[in-house]
Amino acid sequence: MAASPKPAATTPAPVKSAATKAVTIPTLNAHRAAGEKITMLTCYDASFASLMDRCGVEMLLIGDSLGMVCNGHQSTLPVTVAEVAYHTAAVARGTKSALIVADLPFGAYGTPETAYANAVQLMQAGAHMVKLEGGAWLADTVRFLTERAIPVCAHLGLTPQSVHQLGGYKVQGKTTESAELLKSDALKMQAAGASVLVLEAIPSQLGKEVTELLAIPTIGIGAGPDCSGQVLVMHDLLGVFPGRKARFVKNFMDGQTSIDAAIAAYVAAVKDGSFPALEHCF
Ligand SMILES: Nc1nc(=O)c2c([nH]1)NC[C@@H]1CN(c3ccc(C(=O)N[C@@H](CCC(=O)O)C(=O)O)cc3)CN21
Ligand SMILES: CC(C)C(=O)C(=O)O
Ligand SMILES: [Mg+2]
Repeated sequence: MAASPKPAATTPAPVKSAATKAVTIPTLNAHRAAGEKITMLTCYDASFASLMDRCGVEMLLIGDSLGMVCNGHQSTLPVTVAEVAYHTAAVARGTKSALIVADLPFGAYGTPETAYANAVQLMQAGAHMVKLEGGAWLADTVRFLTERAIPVCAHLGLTPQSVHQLGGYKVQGKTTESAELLKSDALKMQAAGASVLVLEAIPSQLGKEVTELLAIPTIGIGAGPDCSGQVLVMHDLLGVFPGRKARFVKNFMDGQTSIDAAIAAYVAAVKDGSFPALEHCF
């Protein structure tokens, strides 16, 4: 039997199109709960921000990778808070929906107080969340920020700001001990109030285990297909970074005739689980 037609509402409900609805922390949690993969890309300017936003990329990261991909440095260490803030403001002007995450660069979060002062700069530039690299030693800092209304994304595994301590950009968490330490760090970040966790260059099995261990969404870059979402550096996705290509990188321009199509293909591949494939994983 056909249902009787609904009576016309006197006040129509506002139309919320996917393109204009803001992505928030509850959105990310709902995606995780529903098993819908979260899409994230790095972004450094307003034009690309607008394009990514229209393609439905849910999170835009003003990564300190900007020092390497925009400015040609050999590492992320020379990047300053002022530089990240400048690019964050540009990205914020270009977006309508995406959740904007800004990296706290090297040297910007040595104490909870300095982390707070620098995170305020990034939030006032337009970030909705800040990201910092490291585990247990940062628990007090993460608590300090989240208690003061600054959402935090933690970053574990290959933490590029520690490149000189790690001895290069190497896969992390390969031994039982280092895998257990990473899990304990992940739990500490969550307990301290982190809303999201980025996992970089770790074995897929560890990415899966950390994701299952936590309640917050995980975003992987070389951390396997079982994270709650994926992130890539936009220059890698477009095949324009001249440096050495990490295993987790896929050039989404292959087979495409426009940047829009490449970004749309990335979003589709993350959503349908075809990226990352085995060849992109450790
Ligand atoms: N363009 C760009 N893409 C990135 O992903 C990125 C940056 N820049 N700059 C900051 C860091 C540096 N990153 C890197 C750089 C290289 C590898 C890399 O080549 N890794 C080896 C692992 C070798 C091993 O331990 O087995 C690989 O084969 O992928 C990984 C991450 C990630 N971040
Ligand atoms: C690689 C991502 C996660 C990052 O931190 C950056 O782009 O700086
Ligand atoms: Mg970074």
